[in-house]
Amino acid sequence: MAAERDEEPGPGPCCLCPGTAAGKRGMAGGCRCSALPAPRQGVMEEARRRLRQFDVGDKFSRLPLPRAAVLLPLMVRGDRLHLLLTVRSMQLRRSPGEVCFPGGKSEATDKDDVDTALREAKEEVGLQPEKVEVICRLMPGIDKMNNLVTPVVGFIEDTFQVTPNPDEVSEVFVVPLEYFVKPLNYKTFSYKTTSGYLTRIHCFTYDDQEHKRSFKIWGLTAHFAVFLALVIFGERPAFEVDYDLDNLISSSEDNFINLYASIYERKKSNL
Ligand SMILES: CC(C)(COP(=O)(O)O)[C@@H](O)C(=O)NCCC(=O)NCCSC(=O)CC(=O)O
Ligand SMILES: Nc1ncnc2c1ncn2[C@@H]1O[C@H](COP(=O)(O)O)[C@@H](OP(=O)(O)O)[C@H]1O
Ligand SMILES: [Mg+2]
Repeated sequence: MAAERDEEPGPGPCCLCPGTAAGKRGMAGGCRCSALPAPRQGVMEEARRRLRQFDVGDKFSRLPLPRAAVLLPLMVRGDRLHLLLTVRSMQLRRSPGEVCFPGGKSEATDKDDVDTALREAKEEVGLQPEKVEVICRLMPGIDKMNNLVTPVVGFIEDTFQVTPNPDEVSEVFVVPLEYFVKPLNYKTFSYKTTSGYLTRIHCFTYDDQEHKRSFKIWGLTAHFAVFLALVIFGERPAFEVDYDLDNLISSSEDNFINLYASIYERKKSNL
């Protein structure tokens, strides 16, 4: 899969380096931390480089849809990238028991989607915003309530001790990022949204050795995890995806625009 843009960003501060502008907004530059072992630095630096090519920034911030944001928390364990995920509490009105990323709806006090994702991650799993090295915002998705959901990607420390808020989160677990391109247990199905948009749903079952149990990751959450893995690994996955893998940036944007247009058209016809 060829990258469409290839700018080499300069190095910058890292959330893991004591004494640097740790985790500050917009400070997601290359890591200067000589304390980290070389393979780990390499993995993180390559991921940063690729992710920055896919940063959408504020591009979709003016679309007239209610907003939400999720944090895609990446960490390096044993020189491999992993993603942290949560299981929603059974008490929640919406999507109880489903696997999702830390996140939620935008509030009036949030400056932008990065603020929303970091605020929600703090509320839900006790992750302090300054412990996150924010890298980029990826192409948004639209959930079943027609919220525009922006995935914010950030590095967190692998030593992070979660404190799940039991009102919102019942479990927290981590999955190797490669699982979202080379899964052991995967199913897919087609789904037509209420606006008539035909989409592919990915459904992963992940057997977590640490928790001795299986988690089902599907729908919007799986959509974001797959896209993240495609961006970072630049490899063809073991299953079909709705992207042109040689033009991942433009095809992901086309998919989003088509989905958005289907909702917009339906809204107009209901007026
Ligand atoms: C981030 C949300 C969209 C809003 O957060 P909040 O409910 O206010 O805490 C969150 O609801 C979310 O991440 N939803 C997706 C959960 C998910 O992926 N469930 C699995 C399948 S159902 C699905 O993907 C369709 C959907 O929920 O829109
Ligand atoms: N029973 C419950 N206890 C605590 N919080 C709840 C809840 N039901 C919903 N919420 C939270 O209230 C907000 C709105 O929920 P809903 O969409 O179901 O109306 C969501 O927060 P966030 O968006 O901050 O994550 C959700 O997590
Ligand atoms: Mg939430």
